[in-house]
Amino acid sequence: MKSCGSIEEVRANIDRLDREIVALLCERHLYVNQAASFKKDAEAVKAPQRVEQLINKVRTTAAEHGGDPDVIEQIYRGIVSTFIEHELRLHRERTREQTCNPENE
Ligand SMILES: C=C(O[C@@H]1C=C(C(=O)O)C=C[C@H]1O)C(=O)O
Repeated sequence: MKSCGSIEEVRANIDRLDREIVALLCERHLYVNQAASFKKDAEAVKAPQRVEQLINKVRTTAAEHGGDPDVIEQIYRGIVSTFIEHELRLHRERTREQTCNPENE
């Protein structure tokens, strides 16, 4: 990280990083969607053990980068709970499609 001489320079760097972060979040979302197709029920989607494992990993990664593990944990809890909410909605829609489709009878 370089030291900036103006707010414009700071914002240009934040904007540059946001483009990378959003691209990575979009790629992450595609994998989360794939995970959903391997899950049978809402409990599997919530996967609390996996979430805690993942939080521990990102806390360690934050510390390795000289970051604040508490801040990164808070950000990640938001990301993961948003994805879980989205996945649960997809799961409910899929279950509804299966139970309402006469071809499944
Ligand atoms: C990707 C998995 O589960 C998903 C992981 C999520 C995440 O990391 O954002 C969100 C929803 C979970 O259902 C998994 O169990 O490996």
